[in-house]
Amino acid sequence: MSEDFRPRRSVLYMPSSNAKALEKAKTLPVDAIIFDLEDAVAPDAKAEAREAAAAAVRSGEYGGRELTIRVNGAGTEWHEADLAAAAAAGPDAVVVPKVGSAAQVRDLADALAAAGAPEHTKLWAMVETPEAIFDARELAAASERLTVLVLGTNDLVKELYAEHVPGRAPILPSLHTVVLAARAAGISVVDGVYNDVKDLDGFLAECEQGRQMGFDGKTLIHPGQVEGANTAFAPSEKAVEDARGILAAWDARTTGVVTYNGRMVENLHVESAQRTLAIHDAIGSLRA
Ligand SMILES: CC(C)(COP(=O)(O)OP(=O)(O)OC[C@H]1O[C@@H](n2cnc3c(N)ncnc32)[C@H](O)[C@@H]1OP(=O)(O)O)[C@@H](O)C(=O)NCCC(=O)NCCSC(=O)C[C@H](O)C(=O)O
Ligand SMILES: [Mg+2]
Repeated sequence: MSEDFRPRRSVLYMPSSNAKALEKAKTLPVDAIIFDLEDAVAPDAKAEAREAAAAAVRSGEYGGRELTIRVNGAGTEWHEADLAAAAAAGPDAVVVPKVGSAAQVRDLADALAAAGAPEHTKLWAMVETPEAIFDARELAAASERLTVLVLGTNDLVKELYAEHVPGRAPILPSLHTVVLAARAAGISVVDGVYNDVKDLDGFLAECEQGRQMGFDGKTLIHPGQVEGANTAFAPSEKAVEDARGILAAWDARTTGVVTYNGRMVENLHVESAQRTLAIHDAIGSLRA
């Protein structure tokens, strides 16, 4: 199992048909961008959005941000042209919505290779249907090209006939299942969006919950959500200080178990502390 510490605290969607948003994103401290061709783009704007997304990826104007293109789903009239254009542009990843099975992941990886996508163009699968939740473990491990699972909580709530409520009780089993699947496969996992762009408190509570559950970050829909996600999904100063303290206590040990601030420290805590510091360093080197 390999782990990739590329920070994905803030993953911002934007309609690729929105020239203002494409421009604005160059100035935002987001870890990743999803140039959307799917839900945020009207049918009559799909072709223009496809060209704009490919041009944005090729522009070299987005600094070190991870750039991805969300294509329309398999089976739609736009899917093949989207995939071909994305493969040719060579973003960091192609995001595919409503992926339903491990077999579909393999088909998508084959299709990207057949379209000539460069090796560095990975596949991100959106998990947002009951089928995908039930197949999550196999789906997450289906291809080396698949590096990230992205929750689509709007579609999931719709498919379940559930409701969006504070605390997200109706979808917690699904969220946990997807985090488990990603961790078992050693890949990243990013939480769904918070729809009310004016409710910062509700958004921050959901970020906190997502981090506690193990998500690497959150998908976002508005610039006002970026800072909160970056803070929530970065190790806090206290977490970094504790991680350093744990490693120092461990290095100075004379037995197999030591304590740090009165708490037991074993090898597993040392591994967690090393991971915290690796994430902290990766975030630090983003804007260095
Ligand atoms: C939600 C919005 C429609 C709100 O837009 P708007 O009214 O323009 O917001 P503001 O006036 O507050 O915008 C201020 C400035 O910020 C820019 N902006 C806004 N949104 C973005 C963005 N996403 N990326 C970059 N820049 C953005 C505005 O242009 C203003 O710029 P300036 O005037 O120069 O200061 C809008 O935020 C929006 O369209 N958001 C994205 C919606 C989207 O992508 N939806 C699809 C993805 S969500 C999804 O599908 C999830 C999943 O599949 C599921 O099932 O859950
Ligand atoms: Mg969706």
